[in-house]
Amino acid sequence: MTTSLSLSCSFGFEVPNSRLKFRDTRSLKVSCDYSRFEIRDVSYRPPGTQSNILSGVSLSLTERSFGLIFGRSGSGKSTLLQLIAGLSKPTSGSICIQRYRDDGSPHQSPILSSPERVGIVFQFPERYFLADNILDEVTFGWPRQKAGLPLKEHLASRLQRAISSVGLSGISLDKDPRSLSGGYKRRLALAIQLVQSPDLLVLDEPLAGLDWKARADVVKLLKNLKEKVTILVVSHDLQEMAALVDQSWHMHMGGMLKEEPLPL
Ligand SMILES: Nc1ncnc2c1ncn2[C@@H]1O[C@H](COP(=O)(O)OP(=O)(O)OP(=O)(O)O)[C@@H](O)[C@H]1O
Repeated sequence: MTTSLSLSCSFGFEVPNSRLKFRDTRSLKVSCDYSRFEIRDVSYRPPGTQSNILSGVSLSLTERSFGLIFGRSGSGKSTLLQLIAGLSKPTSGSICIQRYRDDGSPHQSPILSSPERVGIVFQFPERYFLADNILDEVTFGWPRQKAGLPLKEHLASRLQRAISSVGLSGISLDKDPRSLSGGYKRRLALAIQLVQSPDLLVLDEPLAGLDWKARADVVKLLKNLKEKVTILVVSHDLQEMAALVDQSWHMHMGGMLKEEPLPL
Protein backbone atom coordinates (compact mmCIF):
# COMPACT_ATOMS: atom_id res chain seq x y z
CA MET A 1 0.00 0.00 0.00
CA THR A 2 1.29 3.47 -0.75
CA THR A 3 0.15 6.86 0.48
CA SER A 4 0.77 10.17 -1.24
CA LEU A 5 2.28 12.97 0.78
CA SER A 6 1.41 16.19 -1.01
CA LEU A 7 3.66 19.13 -0.27
CA SER A 8 2.86 22.56 -1.56
CA CYS A 9 5.65 25.02 -2.10
CA SER A 10 6.47 27.89 0.25
CA PHE A 11 8.30 31.20 0.03
CA GLY A 12 11.99 30.49 0.72
CA PHE A 13 11.38 26.78 1.28
CA GLU A 14 12.63 24.24 -1.27
CA VAL A 15 10.67 21.03 -1.87
CA PRO A 16 12.46 19.17 -4.66
CA ASN A 17 9.83 16.44 -5.05
CA SER A 18 6.26 17.57 -4.65
CA ARG A 19 4.88 14.00 -4.39
CA LEU A 20 6.58 11.44 -2.19
CA LYS A 21 5.42 7.84 -1.86
CA PHE A 22 5.22 6.17 1.56
CA ARG A 23 4.31 2.65 2.62
CA ASP A 24 1.23 3.50 4.70
CA THR A 25 -2.51 3.79 4.31
CA ARG A 26 -2.95 7.22 5.94
CA SER A 27 -2.99 10.36 3.83
CA LEU A 28 -0.85 13.18 5.19
CA LYS A 29 -1.24 16.72 3.94
CA VAL A 30 1.42 19.33 4.62
CA SER A 31 0.62 22.73 3.23
CA CYS A 32 2.11 26.19 3.41
CA ASP A 33 1.41 29.83 2.63
CA TYR A 34 2.39 31.48 -0.60
CA SER A 35 2.87 35.10 -1.67
CA ARG A 36 1.75 37.12 -4.62
CA PHE A 37 3.21 40.34 -5.93
CA GLU A 38 0.23 42.62 -6.54
CA ILE A 39 -0.39 45.91 -8.31
CA ARG A 40 -3.74 47.27 -7.19
CA ASP A 41 -5.58 49.83 -9.32
CA VAL A 42 -2.49 51.93 -10.01
CA SER A 43 -2.72 55.16 -12.00
CA TYR A 44 0.17 57.47 -12.79
CA ARG A 45 0.25 61.05 -13.99
CA PRO A 46 3.72 62.63 -14.12
CA PRO A 47 3.95 65.74 -11.90
CA GLY A 48 2.96 68.90 -13.75
CA THR A 49 1.11 67.07 -16.55
CA GLN A 50 -2.61 66.81 -17.30
CA SER A 51 -3.08 63.22 -18.45
CA ASN A 52 -2.47 59.75 -17.04
CA ILE A 53 0.22 57.51 -18.53
CA LEU A 54 -1.23 54.54 -16.58
CA SER A 55 -4.92 54.10 -15.76
CA GLY A 56 -6.26 51.63 -13.19
CA VAL A 57 -3.52 49.04 -13.70
CA SER A 58 -3.89 45.81 -11.69
CA LEU A 59 -1.75 42.68 -11.82
CA SER A 60 -1.14 39.72 -9.53
CA LEU A 61 1.87 37.42 -9.97
CA THR A 62 2.52 34.32 -7.87
CA GLU A 63 5.93 33.99 -6.26
CA ARG A 64 8.57 32.21 -8.35
CA SER A 65 6.63 32.52 -11.53
CA PHE A 66 7.40 34.39 -14.73
CA GLY A 67 5.17 37.21 -15.96
CA LEU A 68 5.49 39.06 -19.25
CA ILE A 69 4.01 42.42 -20.30
CA PHE A 70 3.79 43.15 -24.01
CA GLY A 71 2.33 46.06 -25.96
CA ARG A 72 3.04 48.81 -28.43
CA SER A 73 5.80 51.32 -27.98
CA GLY A 74 4.61 54.28 -25.91
CA SER A 75 1.80 52.35 -24.16
CA GLY A 76 3.36 52.77 -20.69
CA LYS A 77 5.27 49.54 -20.02
CA SER A 78 8.55 51.12 -18.90
CA THR A 79 6.65 53.63 -16.76
CA LEU A 80 4.99 50.73 -14.94
CA LEU A 81 8.35 49.03 -14.32
CA GLN A 82 9.70 52.26 -12.85
CA LEU A 83 6.77 52.45 -10.43
CA ILE A 84 7.28 48.80 -9.45
CA ALA A 85 10.96 49.48 -8.78
CA GLY A 86 10.04 52.48 -6.61
CA LEU A 87 11.70 55.02 -8.89
CA SER A 88 8.44 57.00 -9.06
CA LYS A 89 5.33 56.86 -6.89
CA PRO A 90 1.85 55.97 -8.20
CA THR A 91 -0.62 58.87 -8.28
CA SER A 92 -3.18 56.44 -6.85
CA GLY A 93 -3.37 52.72 -6.04
CA SER A 94 -0.76 50.52 -4.37
CA ILE A 95 2.00 48.01 -5.10
CA CYS A 96 2.42 45.31 -2.48
CA ILE A 97 3.29 41.75 -1.56
CA GLN A 98 0.36 39.77 -0.17
CA ARG A 99 0.67 36.45 1.62
CA TYR A 100 -2.13 33.88 1.25
CA ARG A 101 -3.09 30.71 3.06
CA ASP A 102 -3.27 27.57 0.92
CA ASP A 103 -7.09 27.96 0.82
CA GLY A 104 -6.58 31.29 -1.01
CA SER A 105 -7.57 33.60 1.86
CA PRO A 106 -5.24 36.56 2.56
CA HIS A 107 -3.01 35.86 5.53
CA GLN A 108 -2.38 39.34 6.88
CA SER A 109 -2.27 42.96 5.73
CA PRO A 110 -0.22 43.33 2.54
CA ILE A 111 3.35 44.57 2.81
CA LEU A 112 3.88 47.64 0.67
CA SER A 113 6.58 47.03 -1.91
CA SER A 114 9.78 49.03 -1.42
CA PRO A 115 12.84 49.59 -3.63
CA GLU A 116 14.92 47.09 -1.60
CA ARG A 117 12.46 44.29 -2.43
CA VAL A 118 12.71 44.82 -6.19
CA GLY A 119 15.69 44.43 -8.51
CA ILE A 120 15.38 46.21 -11.85
CA VAL A 121 17.50 45.61 -14.94
CA PHE A 122 17.00 48.37 -17.48
CA GLN A 123 17.23 47.99 -21.22
CA PHE A 124 20.93 47.83 -22.28
CA PRO A 125 22.15 47.64 -18.63
CA GLU A 126 25.80 47.40 -19.76
CA ARG A 127 25.63 51.09 -20.70
CA TYR A 128 25.47 51.89 -16.98
CA PHE A 129 28.49 49.84 -15.86
CA LEU A 130 30.84 52.12 -13.92
CA ALA A 131 33.61 49.98 -12.42
CA ASP A 132 36.71 48.61 -14.14
CA ASN A 133 36.36 45.13 -12.63
CA ILE A 134 33.45 42.74 -12.08
CA LEU A 135 33.83 42.59 -8.29
CA ASP A 136 33.53 46.38 -7.89
CA GLU A 137 30.62 46.47 -10.33
CA VAL A 138 28.65 43.87 -8.35
CA THR A 139 29.50 45.25 -4.91
CA PHE A 140 29.11 48.92 -5.81
CA GLY A 141 27.55 50.69 -2.80
CA TRP A 142 28.51 48.05 -0.25
CA PRO A 143 30.15 49.16 3.03
CA ARG A 144 33.92 49.52 2.47
CA GLN A 145 35.80 50.04 5.73
CA LYS A 146 33.31 49.96 8.59
CA ALA A 147 31.72 46.54 8.06
CA GLY A 148 32.65 43.94 10.70
CA LEU A 149 33.61 40.37 9.89
CA PRO A 150 30.06 38.86 10.20
CA LEU A 151 28.66 41.40 7.75
CA LYS A 152 31.57 40.91 5.36
CA GLU A 153 31.07 37.11 5.48
CA HIS A 154 27.35 37.54 4.89
CA LEU A 155 27.97 39.83 1.90
CA ALA A 156 30.61 37.48 0.51
CA SER A 157 28.22 34.53 0.61
CA ARG A 158 25.50 36.59 -1.11
CA LEU A 159 28.00 37.60 -3.76
CA GLN A 160 29.05 33.99 -4.34
CA ARG A 161 25.41 32.88 -4.64
CA ALA A 162 24.53 35.67 -7.08
CA ILE A 163 27.61 35.11 -9.23
CA SER A 164 27.07 31.37 -9.44
CA SER A 165 23.31 31.66 -10.08
CA VAL A 166 24.04 33.57 -13.30
CA GLY A 167 26.83 31.19 -14.35
CA LEU A 168 29.70 33.65 -13.89
CA SER A 169 31.65 31.51 -11.39
CA GLY A 170 34.29 30.57 -13.94
CA ILE A 171 35.12 34.19 -14.78
CA SER A 172 37.80 36.18 -12.96
CA LEU A 173 36.29 38.96 -10.86
CA ASP A 174 39.26 41.18 -11.85
CA LYS A 175 38.05 41.25 -15.45
CA ASP A 176 36.83 44.53 -16.93
CA PRO A 177 33.01 44.25 -17.34
CA ARG A 178 33.30 45.99 -20.71
CA SER A 179 35.47 43.13 -22.03
CA LEU A 180 32.67 40.55 -21.53
CA SER A 181 30.53 39.30 -24.41
CA GLY A 182 27.01 40.72 -24.81
CA GLY A 183 25.38 37.72 -23.09
CA TYR A 184 27.84 37.79 -20.18
CA LYS A 185 27.27 41.53 -19.66
CA ARG A 186 23.58 40.71 -19.21
CA ARG A 187 24.49 37.96 -16.74
CA LEU A 188 26.51 40.49 -14.78
CA ALA A 189 23.61 42.96 -14.78
CA LEU A 190 21.39 40.22 -13.33
CA ALA A 191 23.98 39.29 -10.68
CA ILE A 192 24.18 42.94 -9.56
CA GLN A 193 20.47 42.82 -8.76
CA LEU A 194 20.40 39.27 -7.35
CA VAL A 195 23.08 40.11 -4.81
CA GLN A 196 20.45 42.25 -3.03
CA SER A 197 18.20 39.12 -2.72
CA PRO A 198 15.13 40.85 -4.19
CA ASP A 199 11.62 39.35 -3.91
CA LEU A 200 10.93 40.43 -7.48
CA LEU A 201 13.18 40.90 -10.49
CA VAL A 202 11.89 43.23 -13.22
CA LEU A 203 13.59 43.25 -16.60
CA ASP A 204 13.04 45.74 -19.41
CA GLU A 205 13.69 44.11 -22.81
CA PRO A 206 16.33 41.61 -21.59
CA LEU A 207 17.12 40.33 -25.11
CA ALA A 208 17.37 43.71 -26.87
CA GLY A 209 20.54 44.21 -28.90
CA LEU A 210 21.92 40.65 -28.44
CA ASP A 211 22.89 38.21 -31.20
CA TRP A 212 20.98 34.91 -31.51
CA LYS A 213 23.45 32.93 -29.40
CA ALA A 214 23.45 35.43 -26.53
CA ARG A 215 19.65 35.63 -26.69
CA ALA A 216 19.36 31.84 -26.32
CA ASP A 217 21.86 32.03 -23.47
CA VAL A 218 19.87 34.69 -21.58
CA VAL A 219 16.59 32.79 -22.10
CA LYS A 220 18.20 29.65 -20.62
CA LEU A 221 19.49 31.67 -17.68
CA LEU A 222 16.06 33.19 -17.01
CA LYS A 223 14.56 29.69 -17.06
CA ASN A 224 16.91 28.70 -14.24
CA LEU A 225 16.41 31.95 -12.32
CA LYS A 226 12.64 31.63 -12.26
CA GLU A 227 13.06 28.66 -9.89
CA LYS A 228 14.56 31.08 -7.34
CA VAL A 229 12.91 34.47 -7.80
CA THR A 230 9.70 35.97 -9.16
CA ILE A 231 10.36 37.60 -12.53
CA LEU A 232 8.37 40.21 -14.44
CA VAL A 233 9.59 41.10 -17.92
CA VAL A 234 8.65 43.71 -20.50
CA SER A 235 9.51 42.34 -23.92
CA HIS A 236 8.72 42.43 -27.61
CA ASP A 237 10.44 39.05 -28.07
CA LEU A 238 7.36 36.97 -27.43
CA GLN A 239 8.35 33.89 -29.43
CA GLU A 240 11.65 33.42 -27.60
CA MET A 241 10.16 34.10 -24.17
CA ALA A 242 6.99 32.02 -24.64
CA ALA A 243 8.30 28.83 -23.03
CA LEU A 244 9.10 30.69 -19.80
CA VAL A 245 5.86 32.62 -19.42
CA ASP A 246 3.32 31.65 -16.72
CA GLN A 247 1.15 34.76 -17.04
CA SER A 248 1.02 37.54 -19.62
CA TRP A 249 -0.57 40.98 -19.88
CA HIS A 250 -1.18 43.33 -22.79
CA MET A 251 -0.51 47.03 -22.11
CA HIS A 252 -2.96 48.89 -24.34
CA MET A 253 -2.35 52.45 -25.53
CA GLY A 254 -3.38 54.84 -22.78
CA GLY A 255 -1.79 52.69 -20.08
CA MET A 256 -4.54 50.10 -19.61
CA LEU A 257 -3.35 46.60 -18.69
CA LYS A 258 -5.31 43.43 -19.47
CA GLU A 259 -4.36 39.83 -18.80
CA GLU A 260 -4.19 38.21 -22.25
CA PRO A 261 -2.39 35.21 -23.79
CA LEU A 262 0.67 35.94 -25.90
CA PRO A 263 -0.35 36.72 -29.50
CA LEU A 264 1.86 34.08 -31.16
N1 LIG B 1 7.76 62.03 -17.30
C1 LIG B 1 6.95 61.99 -18.35
N2 LIG B 1 6.20 63.06 -18.67
C2 LIG B 1 5.34 63.04 -19.71
N3 LIG B 1 5.17 61.95 -20.50
C3 LIG B 1 5.90 60.88 -20.25
C4 LIG B 1 6.82 60.81 -19.16
N4 LIG B 1 7.40 59.59 -19.15
C5 LIG B 1 6.86 58.91 -20.19
N5 LIG B 1 5.98 59.68 -20.85
C6 LIG B 1 5.15 59.28 -22.01
O1 LIG B 1 4.35 58.19 -21.57
C7 LIG B 1 4.15 57.26 -22.64
C8 LIG B 1 4.57 55.87 -22.19
O2 LIG B 1 6.00 55.80 -22.13
P1 LIG B 1 6.77 54.44 -21.78
O3 LIG B 1 8.22 54.70 -21.98
O4 LIG B 1 6.34 53.96 -20.45
O5 LIG B 1 6.19 53.49 -22.92
P2 LIG B 1 6.70 52.02 -23.34
O6 LIG B 1 5.48 51.21 -23.56
O7 LIG B 1 7.68 51.53 -22.36
O8 LIG B 1 7.41 52.30 -24.72
P3 LIG B 1 8.73 51.57 -25.35
O9 LIG B 1 8.30 50.17 -25.69
O10 LIG B 1 9.05 52.41 -26.55
O11 LIG B 1 9.81 51.62 -24.30
C9 LIG B 1 4.94 57.78 -23.81
O12 LIG B 1 4.05 58.50 -24.66
C10 LIG B 1 5.95 58.73 -23.18
O13 LIG B 1 6.31 59.75 -24.05
